[in-house]
Amino acid sequence: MNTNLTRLFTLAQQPARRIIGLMSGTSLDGLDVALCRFSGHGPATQVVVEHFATVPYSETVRHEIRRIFAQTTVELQHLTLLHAWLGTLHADMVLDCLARWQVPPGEVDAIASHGQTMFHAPRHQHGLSNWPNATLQLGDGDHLAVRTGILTLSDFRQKHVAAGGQGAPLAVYGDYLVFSQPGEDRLLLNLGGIANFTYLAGSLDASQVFSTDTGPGNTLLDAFVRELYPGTQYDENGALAAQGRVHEALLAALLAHPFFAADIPKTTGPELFSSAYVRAAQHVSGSTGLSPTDLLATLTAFSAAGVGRAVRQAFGPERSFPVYASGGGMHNPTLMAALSRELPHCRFSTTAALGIAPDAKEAVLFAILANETLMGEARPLGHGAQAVPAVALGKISFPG
Ligand SMILES: Nc1ncnc2c1ncn2[C@@H]1O[C@H](COP(=O)(O)OP(=O)(O)OP(=O)(O)O)[C@@H](O)[C@H]1O
Ligand SMILES: CC(=O)N[C@H]1[C@@H]2OC[C@@H](O2)[C@@H](O)[C@@H]1O[C@H](C)C(=O)O
Repeated sequence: MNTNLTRLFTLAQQPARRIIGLMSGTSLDGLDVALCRFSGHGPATQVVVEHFATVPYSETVRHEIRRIFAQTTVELQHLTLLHAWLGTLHADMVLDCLARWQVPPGEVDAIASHGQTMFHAPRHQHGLSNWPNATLQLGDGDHLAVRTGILTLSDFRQKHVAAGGQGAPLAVYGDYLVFSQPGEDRLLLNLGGIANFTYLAGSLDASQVFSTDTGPGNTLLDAFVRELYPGTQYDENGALAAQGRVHEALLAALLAHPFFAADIPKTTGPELFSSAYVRAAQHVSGSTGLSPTDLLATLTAFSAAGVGRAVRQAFGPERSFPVYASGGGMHNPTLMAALSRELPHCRFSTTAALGIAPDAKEAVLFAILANETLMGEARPLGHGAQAVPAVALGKISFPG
């Protein structure tokens, strides 16, 4: 038997294992690296985050990604080069983290790598009849495996699409296993570049869970901060938006897109929610001369309104939930205050209250997906139109 298969067989029988989860999201702020220790799988999963770091992307890395990120026309050679380059870059970032944490690579059982989303194209967004849901993440898993010597699982979204999903959100699989709590219906809200939430039923009924994107989280805020305040990456602590006033007509124009009325679950990305989208809405609403702070105040309200709409769409206007937030947007008090106004019946805290640092949550999620693929079995989640594909996700790359 191929020795790689023997190793895999042995790994799948270990009572505990260490898996590194990697996530680099749509904000392009850096690579999140979470070294996790697992025991068990399925609903018995126990996960402890031993180390976590966000390795920032340099301006050069951001620039090279932005040359093709979320664009319909790109240089094919650059896309091809990025696949290998990002795989190697992520491998080096992992090795640097392990050196800093004084963990030998030989003591890590697997890497779970999301890769960098370059283009997300659910059918409802590309609108091309007879073409499928599709999504593309770059940063090749074989490069990670060979460079680090660690078994690598990667490219998690393709199986979801192949089995009938849109390729996202994947959070639902891990949220259900790790954050379900008997007796408490709860929402797990991630405020990344794009915002999404998972609903978990206190009955632990797997058929009730679902997750959906809600619209932009930070992506538009970041884009306009970069444009209006050169050299600044984001609206730190929401300070700029806090000085502005929401332009109600622009907000209404931003919310007029059919995405917000479409059935749940739905996914989206910066391909749709771009600067061009905002400019078109400004044109329609007669707000092209808006001051920078008023524009940021309106975009902050827009992100919160998207979450509010999706929650009301799913549960009606009155339902109250504990909401456990994660992702960079939870560091923005102006956004969090707008969310509290949108959902006055909800009580907001973060996943720290559930034992997982909120900045690490998405990287941990991919480690959980790898743990399931190695140890568990695919289980049905959701039902009807909100059914989640019952599949094991990720492609396996051997180091040799
Ligand atoms: N102190 C802060 N104040 C305001 N915003 C912040 C702060 N810290 C982080 N952010 C926001 O969070 C963003 C990064 O969030 P995160 O790392 O969750 O995104 P991501 O993982 O790239 O997104 P996605 O989940 O869509 O893939 C930053 O670009 C910024 O907009
Ligand atoms: C295609 C893609 O990369 N989507 C991301 C993005 O970032 C947030 C939101 O949009 C979510 O749908 C997804 O990531 C999380 C980790 C998910 O799949 O659950």
